[in-house]
Amino acid sequence: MAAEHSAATAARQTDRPGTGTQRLELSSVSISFGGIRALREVSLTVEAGTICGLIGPNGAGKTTLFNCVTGVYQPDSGQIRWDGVELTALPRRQIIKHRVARTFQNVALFPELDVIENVMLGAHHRDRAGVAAAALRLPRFRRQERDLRQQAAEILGSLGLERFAAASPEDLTLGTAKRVELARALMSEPKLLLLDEPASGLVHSEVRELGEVIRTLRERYDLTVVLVEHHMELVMSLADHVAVLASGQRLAYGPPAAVQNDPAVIAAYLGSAE
Ligand SMILES: Nc1ncnc2c1ncn2[C@@H]1O[C@H](COP(=O)(O)OP(=O)(O)OP(=O)(O)O)[C@@H](O)[C@H]1O
Repeated sequence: MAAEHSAATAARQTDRPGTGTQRLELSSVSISFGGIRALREVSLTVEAGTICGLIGPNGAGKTTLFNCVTGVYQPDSGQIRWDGVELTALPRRQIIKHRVARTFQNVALFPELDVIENVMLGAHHRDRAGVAAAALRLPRFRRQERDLRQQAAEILGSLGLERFAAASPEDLTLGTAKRVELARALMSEPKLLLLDEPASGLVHSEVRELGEVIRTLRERYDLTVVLVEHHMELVMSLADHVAVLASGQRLAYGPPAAVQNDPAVIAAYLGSAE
């Protein structure tokens, strides 16, 4: 009886989405736009709790890869699995529910909302009280709003941003605005966080701080992170592994030092600089 019970439990756990290891696995992912082959049979595994740097010259396919993982684009072929779940066929909203979040290259905060309200928006997919309740300002909506506000305040605190809670996004430096975006992404309670060029436009001291922030967040929220970045110092100091894309193909993958000295990688970068 006990054996039957444990077999049934094991079967349920295997069937239930989101109970695999929190590993991101891309296998042979390809996508083309007209004649442009943006990703060509890209395979990549990012282990749970690690930071993977994703680098490559402009147009290499890095953002496209993020767009495929988050359901913005459907790959033409190949599979993407996260936490034991096949993401490839899922709509974006479902993918967020599997605790995948991202930030974007360009900061997109709503200027008519203050900072904490912008952060609260990150929880929109768990809007249990619903729009109608919000319109009628029912008690359950007010309760949910209070809880979300408290959670947003905690996340702002973990990013050292509590003093900006009531500020307008228009009054923030780029470095602070980018951290607010990060806070908004964390509001969806992700386990996989995709960061698209978080250091672009930041001054040197902000980049150093950002590195520390990402490291701290990984520990605190138990995150697996993929970091697209052109800032080599940041990637090389932060990433456990680095993947290099060039013209849609995976050119190299390994520990930062090995990738940095890989002749194929050096050639790809020199080629793109010419
Ligand atoms: N929606 C689209 N329609 C047409 N072409 C696209 C689309 N999205 C991406 N591409 C093309 O796919 C290729 C890869 O673009 P992608 O933005 O993924 O590169 P990237 O590595 O992120 O570049 P960057 O470092 O400049 O941000 C480029 O040639 C780009 O023009």
